[in-house]
Amino acid sequence: MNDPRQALIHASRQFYQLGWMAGTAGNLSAKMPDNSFWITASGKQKGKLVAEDFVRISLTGEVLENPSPQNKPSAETSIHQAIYSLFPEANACYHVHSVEAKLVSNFIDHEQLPLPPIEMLKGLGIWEENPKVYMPVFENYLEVPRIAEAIIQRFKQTTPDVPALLIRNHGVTVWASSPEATENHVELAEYIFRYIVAARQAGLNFQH
Ligand SMILES: CSC[C@@H](O)[C@@H](O)C(=O)COP(=O)(O)O
Ligand SMILES: [Zn+2]
Repeated sequence: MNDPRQALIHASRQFYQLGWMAGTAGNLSAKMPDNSFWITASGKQKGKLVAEDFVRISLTGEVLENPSPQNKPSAETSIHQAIYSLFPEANACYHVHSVEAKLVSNFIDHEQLPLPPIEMLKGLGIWEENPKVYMPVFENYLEVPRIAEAIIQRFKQTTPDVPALLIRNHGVTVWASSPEATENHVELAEYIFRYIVAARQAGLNFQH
């Protein structure tokens, strides 16, 4: 995979238009062949990113390339680092802030969100009949490295059912082997969140 910034700019514009990256919310990253990754610089308006709005970081967190001196890496870079260190097959990692993701994170008070047994789960790698799978949920600490550390500690013990995690009252983070697959994963995760909100409004209950 060569410079992924155009794919990140495209995804960001899509997510902005869908209301999932309102203002400066969310951050996107994708790896280069040398395992470094381009990540959105902090505080950029996500509807109009350009190639200079990214910083290239090593897997250990050093800034390797910064096209614009005032750029700082995303405040949530440590979460992307955690995902790349836990899942070497991940080549992109996207984090967005939808209304529905925040709502569903309040439907449970524990660490796992039960996912509805719907066909769309196949897109997240679940090929079972009536699957009983969960999305991991993490607390939204003010210090982002604390969230990253919680992710590392939990996922070192237990592999998540799906390549996605939810931060309570914050948003979803997904990963996959390419920017295109990661964009699909965001769309599927957000579809599932909308379904959960609609199911609740309709009085349906699918707790496992
Ligand atoms: C709109 S504020 C959101 C931020 O606090 C954060 O959660 C976020 O997703 C974007 O942070 P950023 O540093 O621009 O990557
Ligand atoms: Zn965020």
